[in-house]
Amino acid sequence: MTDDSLLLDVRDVSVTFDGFRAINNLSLALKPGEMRAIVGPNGAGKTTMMDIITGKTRPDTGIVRFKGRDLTKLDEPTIARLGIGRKFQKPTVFEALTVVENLMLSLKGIRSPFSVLMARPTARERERIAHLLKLTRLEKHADRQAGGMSHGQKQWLEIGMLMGQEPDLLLVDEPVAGMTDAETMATADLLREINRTRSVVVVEHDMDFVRALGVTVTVLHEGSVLAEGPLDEVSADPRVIEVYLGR
Ligand SMILES: Nc1ncnc2c1ncn2[C@@H]1O[C@H](COP(=O)(O)OP(=O)(O)OP(=O)(O)O)[C@@H](O)[C@H]1O
Repeated sequence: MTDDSLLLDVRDVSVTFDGFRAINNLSLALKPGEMRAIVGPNGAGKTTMMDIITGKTRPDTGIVRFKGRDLTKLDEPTIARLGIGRKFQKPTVFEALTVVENLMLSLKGIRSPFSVLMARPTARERERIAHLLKLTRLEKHADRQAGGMSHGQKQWLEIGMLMGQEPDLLLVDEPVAGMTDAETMATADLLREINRTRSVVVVEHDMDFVRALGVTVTVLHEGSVLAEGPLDEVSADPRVIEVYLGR
């Protein structure tokens, strides 16, 4: 049985690498429009879970559905086209290009990279770029080379590039690692703004950031869901305390 009212339905999924069960009967359900924070100690299976959703890793058993479609037989580009965008931990912007050029390249649509750099943007493209610059608060940096920006600005640019693809669901891996406290809080604001129109799954260790998001938290441990609920509730759960402190 699957629930078609869910945006993302990961059910009883297991993955074994060389006899080691990295994901063990994991279930995760996301409603349309929801943002979820995923936390868990190193090796809990957070990255592997993202790999399963994006088609990079195939589950041995279980169900993975997005908008009612079975993802387990689709390849990564097809899953991306269905509306799942992923941001990896390290920023991978085009350092030699400007902020605007990076955003132009990211736009969902018909342009080839060559035409982006050679031709003038259309009115519609200019409108979309202006929206992304405003969203990421990079308006003042529009014509700067991406390589010269701070780590935090590069992360925001890449989140803007992800939004250029217009995904329904954004998967964001440890966005605030290496950021200052102010950048961390600005990133929480950015994701909350994005969540007004998109669903988001964000993996993050930084608890101040997770608190600022104010969303349901799923705690992973040894490839399974250990606890799920508001941050205050899960962080008071003795099993969660044991996992984080008892080693
Ligand atoms: N391709 C692979 N081959 C073998 N083992 C793997 C592979 N990928 C992940 N693992 C193992 O699976 C477990 C889960 O790893 P995963 O990277 O998903 O955890 P994580 O929660 O993302 O950890 P971290 O917070 O350190 O990024 C770990 O024990 C890891 O060593």
